[in-house]
Amino acid sequence: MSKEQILSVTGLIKDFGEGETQNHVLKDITLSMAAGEMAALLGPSGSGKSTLLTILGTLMRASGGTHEMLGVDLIHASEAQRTEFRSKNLGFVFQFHHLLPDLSALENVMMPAACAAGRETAAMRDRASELLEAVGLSDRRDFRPAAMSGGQRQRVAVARALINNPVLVLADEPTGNLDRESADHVMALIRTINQTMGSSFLISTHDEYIASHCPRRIELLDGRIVRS
Ligand SMILES: Nc1ncnc2c1ncn2[C@@H]1O[C@H](COP(=O)(O)OP(=O)(O)OP(=O)(O)O)[C@@H](O)[C@H]1O
Repeated sequence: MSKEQILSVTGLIKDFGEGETQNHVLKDITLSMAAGEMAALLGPSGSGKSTLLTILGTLMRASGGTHEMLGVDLIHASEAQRTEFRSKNLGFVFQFHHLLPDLSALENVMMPAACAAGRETAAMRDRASELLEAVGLSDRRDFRPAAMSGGQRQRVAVARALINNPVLVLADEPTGNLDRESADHVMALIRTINQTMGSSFLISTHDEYIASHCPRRIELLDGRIVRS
């Protein structure tokens, strides 16, 4: 039996600007993802990877087409519905870790859950501890970001993306700021988490080697999917 489909996008377009200066950045994107998939989103600089991830992450709306996730029509949903959907179902990892400098690793990992609930709970703390263990950083739980290496900070960012048990994690060049060895470690870790916890991952990169860690590859060129 085929795996449950979690994401379906058809004929999606994104334009910036108007009139003569209009820029057609995404053109007729059709894409679906199944539960538990891990895919690389490959393409040269300017091909539209970040724009597509930002739309799939409900941080920006498409200009046209359809965008459904878990049966929810995200093109026509209200901003409040999109925000609630995002905090329940999506996780994010960015090129730069964006950890809060005055918080410990554990507190950073807890932050999205504490923000969503409006308070911290013992269960959140336990879950954050488990996630730090999963990314191999139990011994760094009380360290602030400045006391960790780039790779360690990015592993904390991966743990933070998982705190709300997202169905899909969107990662925009998550290893773009790391040396090859640290990048390898982060990608191997993401693959293990993908296999053990079941969250799907869509990871943008322009690096073939990084993409080779992913069982599926989706290639963008000039705003169109040329291979999926
Ligand atoms: N807010 C915006 N307004 C106008 N044009 C934009 C905006 N955001 C992105 N673009 C344009 O959309 C195109 C795709 O940009 P995008 O950042 O999605 O590409 P990318 O594949 O992620 O590139 P990179 O690998 O360099 O990050 C570029 O030509 C960019 O200038």
